[in-house]
Parts: sequence; C-alpha cells; structure tokens
Amino acid sequence: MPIAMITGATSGFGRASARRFTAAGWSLILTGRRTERLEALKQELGKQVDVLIITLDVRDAEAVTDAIASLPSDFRPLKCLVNNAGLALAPEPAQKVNLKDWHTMIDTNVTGLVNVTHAALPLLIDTGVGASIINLGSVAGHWPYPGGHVYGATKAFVEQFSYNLRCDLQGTGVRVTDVAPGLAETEFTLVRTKGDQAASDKLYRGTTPLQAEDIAEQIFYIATLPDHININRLEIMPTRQTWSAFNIDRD
Ligand SMILES: NC(=O)C1=CN([C@@H]2O[C@H](COP(=O)(O)OP(=O)(O)OC[C@H]3O[C@@H](n4cnc5c(N)ncnc54)[C@H](OP(=O)(O)O)[C@@H]3O)[C@@H](O)[C@H]2O)C=CC1
Ligand SMILES: O=CCS(=O)(=O)O
Repeated sequence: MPIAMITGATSGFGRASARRFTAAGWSLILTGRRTERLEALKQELGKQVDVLIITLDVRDAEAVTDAIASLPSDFRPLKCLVNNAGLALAPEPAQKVNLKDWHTMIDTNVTGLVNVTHAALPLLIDTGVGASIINLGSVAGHWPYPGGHVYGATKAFVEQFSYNLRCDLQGTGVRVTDVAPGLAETEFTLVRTKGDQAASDKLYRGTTPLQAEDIAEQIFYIATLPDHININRLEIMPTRQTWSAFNIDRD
C-alpha cells in the first residue's frame, strides 16, 4: 500500500486528510505535537490501515531529521508528503503585534516546512515517479489583507518554495503542489485568536466556509493523479468568498 506522511494530523485539514487516505487504504505516518490526539487517531484509523504516529514539533530541525531518519523500513517508501502543519497568529495590524507571534509563524510555516521537506526528500526521490509533495499554502500568500502581515508572507514563501522545488526535482518524477485554500472552518481561527471561541464562531457564522473534508478531498485528488500530471497551485475558495476592493485613504 502507498504511504503518506501528514504533518499537523491532529486537527483540521491534516486529520481529515488522514481519514481520506485511510478510506483508500494508504498507510500513514501522522505527526503533530498533541500526542493524545495522535493516539486517538491511531485508535480510529489503525483498524483499517497501518498507522505510525510521531509526536513532533516541526520547528525542531533535529527532532524532524531524527524522526524521519529512524522511520521503520516498512514506512520508508514514502509516496506522498503533506506539509500541512501551520498556523496564523496575531490578527491585529502589524504595528500592534507581538514580535514573538511573528517568529512563531515563521518558525512553523517556513522553517518547519523546510525542515520536514529536507528530511523527507531522499525518501520521496527514492520512490520517484508518482511521488508528491503537497504543501499547504493559502490565499493569504497571494492576496494581501489587513492583519495578514507575516502569515501571508509565510504562505507566499510556501508558494515560491513549491515552484522552486519543482525545478530542482525535474527528472526525479516527484511532483510538488501548493494548495491554497481560502476561508475554511477548522481550529485555525481559534488558534489565531488564542482561544477566542466567540471570534472564531463569528467568522464562520452566516456563510458557508470550506470544511476540512473539502480540502482533504483535493489533497487526495492531487496525490492520486496520473504520474504525468503536476498541479502547480490549486487555489480553492468557498463559493461565498471573493476578493475585496482596494481601500483608499481619503482626507
Ligand atoms: N483554515 C483555514 O482557513 C486555512 C488554513 N490553511 C493552512 O492549512 C494548514 C492546516 O490548517 P488547519 O487545518 O486549518 O488548522 P488547525 O489549527 O485545525 O490544524 C493545524 C495543525 O497544525 C499543527 N501544528 C501547528 N503548529 C505545529 C508545530 N509547531 N509542529 C507540528 N504541528 C503543528 C497542529 O497540531 P498540534 O497543535 O497538535 O501540533 C494541527 O494539527 C495550515 O498550514 C494553515 O496555515 C490555509 C488556508 C486556509
Ligand atoms: O489561510 C487562511 C485563510 S485566510 O484566513 O488567510 O483567509
């Protein structure tokens, strides 16, 4: 059975992707920081497929390298890496945010993603044709908005890193995609607002946001496309979300 590694599998897109790949019989390497959630997922999915859980903070380069270097041999033929672990913090204007929050976003969304990619690349290249790296970018990496500051910039990095990876991986058969969702109802806003459930509920109320399963379906679709097809970037918004007009500061 093909093997997928999913970072940030304890919630949202990552957990829904784990369930989607399970439904198709894939073996899974699931990572995240919350061990109890990983154990619950293994309990749920392990009845159907082989599941290896690893408690891992993607910001810790040494831990990431060690975890991937010490994968058991039956989990080494990696077919798909879903670089999903990530977060937004500090929805306030740039001039009001805490510098630590900016660092946390960069350390997770940029450094964490490259840590995992660097460690997993040899396994994906060994698999070769048909392997894929699916990076979770965001509409925020493409479209500016107030309060997007460093979060959007980290996702712009994900987009460009994905394209550049493609250049270097040409000839290996390994595909790379930047998946860029818009408004999606997960724990994302709860994390962004540091636990403000009312703010999270308010953002999603009265509209029809994407659900984690919608994105999981797209991730699975990309991972199972014929080997000769590479989707470079897939931007997905809910039908009820579009762009806003330019804001003009007037006297
Ligand atoms: N929801 C949305 O509107 C959108 C989200 N995205 C992106 O999609 C990805 C998934 O987000 P989503 O599912 O919505 O959010 P959730 O908050 O529901 O899930 C985020 C996941 O990332 C993991 N994570 C966060 N920090 C770390 C870390 N340092 N090390 C390891 N794992 C970490 C969390 O696990 P744990 O806490 O257990 O470590 C959790 O499993 C993110 O990259 C996000 O930026 C993109 C566009 C839209
Ligand atoms: O990446 C998340 C989507 S948004 O909050 O930036 O629109």
